[in-house]
Amino acid sequence: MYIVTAEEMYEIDRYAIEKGGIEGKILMENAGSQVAQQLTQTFTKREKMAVLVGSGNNGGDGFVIARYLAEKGFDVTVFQLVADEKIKGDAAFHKHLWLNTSHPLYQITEPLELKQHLCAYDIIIDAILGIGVLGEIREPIRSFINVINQSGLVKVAIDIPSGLPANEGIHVDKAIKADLTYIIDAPKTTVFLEDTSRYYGKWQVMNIGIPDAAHQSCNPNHLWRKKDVLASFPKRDLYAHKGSNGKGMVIGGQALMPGSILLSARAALRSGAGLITVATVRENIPIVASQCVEATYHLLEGFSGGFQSRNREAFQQMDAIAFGMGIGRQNATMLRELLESTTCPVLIDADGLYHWKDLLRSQVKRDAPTVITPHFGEMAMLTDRSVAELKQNPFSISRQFAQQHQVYVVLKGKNTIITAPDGEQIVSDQGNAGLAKGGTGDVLSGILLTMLMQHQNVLIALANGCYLHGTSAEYLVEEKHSEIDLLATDVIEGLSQVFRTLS
Ligand SMILES: NC(=O)C1=CN([C@@H]2O[C@H](COP(=O)(O)OP(=O)(O)OC[C@H]3O[C@@H](n4cnc5c(N)ncnc54)[C@H](O)[C@@H]3O)[C@@H](O)[C@H]2O)[C@H](O)CC1
Ligand SMILES: [K+]
Repeated sequence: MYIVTAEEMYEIDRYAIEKGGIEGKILMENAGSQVAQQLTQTFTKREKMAVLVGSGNNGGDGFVIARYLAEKGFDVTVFQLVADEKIKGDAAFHKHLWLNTSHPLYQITEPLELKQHLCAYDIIIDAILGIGVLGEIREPIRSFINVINQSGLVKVAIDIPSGLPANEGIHVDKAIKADLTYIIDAPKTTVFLEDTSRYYGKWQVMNIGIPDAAHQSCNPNHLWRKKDVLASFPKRDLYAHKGSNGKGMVIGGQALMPGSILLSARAALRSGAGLITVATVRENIPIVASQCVEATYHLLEGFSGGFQSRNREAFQQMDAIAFGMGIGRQNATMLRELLESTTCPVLIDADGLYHWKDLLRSQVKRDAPTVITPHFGEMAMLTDRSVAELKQNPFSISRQFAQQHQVYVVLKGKNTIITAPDGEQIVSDQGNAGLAKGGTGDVLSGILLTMLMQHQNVLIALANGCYLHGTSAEYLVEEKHSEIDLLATDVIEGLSQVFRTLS
């Protein structure tokens, strides 16, 4: 599935119309009929529906929806919230078809008038503003939105809740707080931001027959779904041996932090790694080894004095390495040597990100892929921005940072944004609030490590890993646990069920 900005959606539309030969009127017909079909399955004929239309093509969708609902025998009324002359083009065409049905059309100019009318209805279909909204919401639409939000009725938005911008980085001035949004063709960027996602309520995407070539013409971001994982997940060879499933290493764990490295190692093994070596300090080895007997161990002696040649030899045998879980904030020299002496992917997480930030000021000689996996706080530290700024612009800040430093960025959150050094982006929206706990990041690092060992395409490996992590939490909360009691160790055990659905 694609994720689009407003500009990309218009470009996709233009391509579908000009090169695909589908008329705009037909796209509008498809959009309206698809939404109406969903509405007839979700609501009953006992519920009275008020379709509120604005001046643009979003309003045009509203006229089509109303026509289909009326044809199916639903009790539906259209309220036009703008002057007649403002309705033009395809929207005017579909308004004409609505008028031909001889059902009523009320034109409303005053907010109080709308309020009085709405008392007689159960459901509001919001087709006032779509992705064409610009700047501050003007009167009287502004007051209409207030009336709608205060109505207490069920609010169903078409494409986007009216007033909400489609793109990130725009302050939300005034917008409808929908219970449900039927998104036309592809989710818009604001579906995935903390502050704006709440306006959508539940959402569902309507396919309106836009050819895939139209989407590919503007190379939009992707939302990673099970079908993408199924299409890209490496198949196990019948004659596979531990060597062919990849060798990986987790480096971390100070004396007082054995848990992080243990979680990463166990998660990497549960994700199908052939061999995992835990590189940690002497005090941790007996603790970690007692709970992870499948791993081998490497004594990290270079902690206080930099890197030793026996460390370097061990690192060079690996297919991928994860660094930083529970490692503490000192000794940045080790990371530089690790990055410069290895040709496999290196993933940097947790305290390792603080070491890496120190390296940003100097040149690190490295050709192989580097992956960083910050949460919002760590990304704010790395980019010298506030968390608030980052939450408003996570896509553009991640992209700019990944391109500038030529790294893969996994920005962890409810919606995890994965960015490649060339700017390509994938969102993983799996998971739940049960993951908002200590240790789940260490588990993700372990899963990603194994994915990196087994897939040539780093971006896809990372997207698959995020899917596994989030889906494990979803299954566990559906069947066994709750978001309250779910622990990072449970997420490791839940992986078995996710893998069974992939084979
Ligand atoms: N995606 C598709 O393939 C299709 C989408 N459809 C629908 O079309 C809208 C986008 O239509 P557009 O006409 O470009 O924009 P709007 O409907 O949002 O209307 C713009 C209109 O609104 C007024 N306006 C803009 N800003 C403000 C403001 N701040 N305050 C008050 N009023 C404002 C102004 O008059 C503008 O001209 C998309 O979302 C889909 O719903 C097609 O139906 C099918 C194909
Ligand atoms: K809308």
